[in-house]
This record gives sequence, C-alpha cells and structure tokens, in this order.
Amino acid sequence: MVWHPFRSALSYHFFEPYIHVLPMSWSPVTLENWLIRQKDTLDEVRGPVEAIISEVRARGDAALLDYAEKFDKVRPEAVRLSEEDWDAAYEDVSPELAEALSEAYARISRFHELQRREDFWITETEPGISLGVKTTPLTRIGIYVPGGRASYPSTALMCAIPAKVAGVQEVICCTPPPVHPLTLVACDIAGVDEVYLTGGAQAVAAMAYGTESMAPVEKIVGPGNRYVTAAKMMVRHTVEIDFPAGPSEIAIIADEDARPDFIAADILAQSEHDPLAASMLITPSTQLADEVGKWIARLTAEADRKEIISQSLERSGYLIVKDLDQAAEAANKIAPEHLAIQVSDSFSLLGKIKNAGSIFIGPYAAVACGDYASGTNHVLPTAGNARYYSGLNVAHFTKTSTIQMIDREGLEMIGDIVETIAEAEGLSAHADSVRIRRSSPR
Ligand SMILES: NC(=O)c1ccc[n+]([C@@H]2O[C@H](COP(=O)([O-])OP(=O)(O)OC[C@H]3O[C@@H](n4cnc5c(N)ncnc54)[C@H](O)[C@@H]3O)[C@@H](O)[C@H]2O)c1
Ligand SMILES: N[C@H](CO)Cc1c[nH]c[nH+]1
Ligand SMILES: [Zn+2]
Repeated sequence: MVWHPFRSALSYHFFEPYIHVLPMSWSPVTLENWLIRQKDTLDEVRGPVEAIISEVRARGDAALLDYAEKFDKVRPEAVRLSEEDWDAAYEDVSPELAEALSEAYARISRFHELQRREDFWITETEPGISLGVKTTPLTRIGIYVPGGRASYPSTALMCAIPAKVAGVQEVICCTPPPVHPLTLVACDIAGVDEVYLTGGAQAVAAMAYGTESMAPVEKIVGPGNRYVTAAKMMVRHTVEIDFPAGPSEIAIIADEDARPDFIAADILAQSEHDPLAASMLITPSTQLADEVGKWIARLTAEADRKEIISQSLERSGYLIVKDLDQAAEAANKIAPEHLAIQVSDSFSLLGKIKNAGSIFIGPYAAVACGDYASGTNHVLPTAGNARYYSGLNVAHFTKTSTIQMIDREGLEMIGDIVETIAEAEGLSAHADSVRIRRSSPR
C-alpha cells in the first residue's frame, strides 16, 4: 500500500485528482490492455508445452512419472491410482467435509438433471415425413482436475456430474500428485471410474494419445493453468475438448449504490486462484472504484494468499464508463468468465449482456456460491472465449444424430425438389436414387 497524492481515475468524461490510500495495483485499466494481457498468457508457453506433449507420446508412463517428479516434486509409485489407495482417502476426510461435498453434489446434480435431453424425439413435420434427433452419450471422457496451487475437489464434481448425467460410461480423472483425499472422495461420489496421478500438459497429452496404463479418451474437459489450457488447444486435432478454461477472471458491473466491500471480496476470491487471474470493475462511479480499492487493500492485508492475490491485482483494475449501456458494451468486449451485476435495475442490464461465462445477479450472489454449491457449473471459458463458447454442461458429453422417416407419400411431397436441385448440381445419381423409388410399383 502506498500513498498516491494525485492519482487520477480514467473517465470518458472527466479527469479528477483525488487523495487517499490505494493499493499500488488497483488502478484504471484500458480495455485494450486488459484484453491483450489475457490473450498473451497461452502464447508464452507454447514451446515448452509442445515439448511435453512429444515426450509423453514417445515415452508414455515413464514421461508422466518424470514430469511429476520435476513439476510436482513427488514421484508416484504408479500413474494409475489403486482402488485401495482410493478407498483409503475416506479415512482422511472429516464427516463435515464429506457432508459439505455431498450437499454440493446434490445441488449440482439437480441443476444438471434439468439439462438432460430425452434419448430421441421424432415428429411428423408434413404428411409422410417425420424428423427427429437422437442424443447419444460419449463413451469415454477425461476430466482434468487442477491441483497445483490449490486442490479442486469441487472441480471433480463439476466435470464428472454432467458427464454421468449425460450417460457417459467411462469417466477418467487426471490430477497432479500429491492428490488431496477430498478430491478422491469427490471423484468417488461423482462416479469417476479411474484416477491417474498426473497433471499439467503431460496429463492432457496422456488423455489424448494414451499411455501403457491409460487408454485414450474421446474428449477432455476441465480447467487448469496456462500449461493445461495450452495443451488442450494443441491436442484438439486428435481429441475433442470442451473449451479454453484457464486462469480465473471476474468482471463486475456496479453502480454507485453497490457494496464496495462485497465487490472487493469477490475480486480477491478470484485473484487467489492464480497470479494470472484477473479482475475488472466496470462502473460509472469513480467514488465506488476508490472505495473498492480501499477494501481491496484492507482485505489483501488480511488474506492468506497475499502474494498470489497481489500478482493477480497487477493484471486487474477498473474502467470508468459514462453509463450502464457503455458498461454492457465493455463487458461484451471482455467476455469475462464470471460477470457480477450489482446495479439497481439488473434485468434491464442483463438484456444487454451477450458474452459472459456465468452471470451473478445481486449483492448476495457471491461468485464463490457458483464455484461450489448453488448448482451451476464453475468450468467456464476464459480469456475472451465466452464470445463463442458456453460453460460446461450436459450437452458437452453427448452428440446428436438427426433422424428421418419418409414414406411413399412423403417422397412424393419432396421428390421434385430433390431431383431438380440434384440435376442442377450435376449429381444425377442423387436424382436417380429418388426417381427409382418414385417409379417403382406400389
Ligand atoms: N476457468 C475455469 O473454469 C477454472 C475453474 C477452476 C480453476 N481454474 C484455474 O485453474 C488453474 C489451476 O492452476 P494450478 O496451477 O493451481 O493447477 P493445475 O493443475 O492447472 O497446474 C499444475 C500443473 O501445472 C504444470 N506446471 C506448473 N509449472 C510448470 C512449468 N513451469 N512448466 C510446465 N508445466 C508446469 C505441472 O505439471 C503441474 O502439475 C488456475 O489458473 C485457476 O484459476 C479455472
Ligand atoms: N472460480 C473457479 C473458476 O474460475 C472455480 C473454483 C473452484 N474452486 C474455487 N473456485
Ligand atoms: Zn473460485
């Protein structure tokens, strides 16, 4: 914390000097700088991640064990966790923790059950023609559960629950050693079938290409740091992935009546994940931005993970806007992982939001509620990817086939159209495949 006698707030309208205490890192940011910083993080690790992927393809399990020793400072006896070690995890988890996890499991399951689609539907769209969709679960998927700077049992629930609701038969989990017993209990509660003690880019490579102990998967889902995220982007020609879900982010749109202490608390909560996490307050009120800055300083001083938070705050800041329309425009450009809305007329603002992974409305909707227990999924696109991707949901674990049933009457309805377009495309065998049916005796 430093005195800044003449710091200025960035404003579209005015430039007002003011005097008070702010943490060094809580300062105005431009949209452009914020976006560039968020994008850059993956490019910087492309080289090392490529090398890790090649090593795993060449040396399989031996490479996974070597990388565990190098990056996680522990060499497991085997890459695959034994059933006995998995069962033993329950002994190290208190009943209160197991109960909290079960409560979270129930709520996350309930919300994801609402997303389940029927196996197939089919409906007559015109006489003799019925169309529909058949939904089929993927067979074997891999979930990445982070475990570098913190343990993420909640992420095991967030990834495995929608997979099991979708009907996936085999769900495997990769997580860096040493694994927290609660993560193993979460995997068990959520129905994970196999656990592998490997993290980072090497885990992603193993799930994509397979090793001696691990059969490859059809799709990899789950968040992770930039090594994990860069690796997912690199293996996607071999295996499907969910989307880039890297270092956490929050944007908050707040008006002058919002609670600065609540906003600061949400910013710290996301900042403590990773030095590369980032937060942005978007507000028409310079006074609120200042108040939030004071609260950030106060809460950071008391925080457990000060160092990570301070580094993350270097990537964070506030943007003063003219009004809430301009705030919505800025949020849509950022496409944040989490968007908190703390304004008096939230629904009219909500209508203007196009790009956000998950939206939290009102002063009591702490982002941490969505991280753990409200029931929505916390695996969300970062670094502007909410422009094109949705957060993890049941549909990520299924594929669909369209269905059509056509009888003779239906063929007559559309036969001329098919033949005419087929001939125009120069594909007369297509036209003939319809003609042969139409001219056959009834
Ligand atoms: N977007 C989301 O949905 C979401 C959800 C939860 C968590 N997160 C993010 O997940 C991330 C978790 O990160 P984490 O680091 O705690 O755990 P992690 O499991 O993602 O990463 C740990 C692994 O990173 C690898 N690694 C570390 N340093 C390396 C280096 N120098 N070179 C090569 N590999 C290296 C190691 O293999 C290590 O096992 C955080 O950024 C957090 O914000 C995102
Ligand atoms: N905030 C993270 C998503 O960016 C999810 C999480 C897990 N545990 C705590 N938080
Ligand atoms: Zn979180």
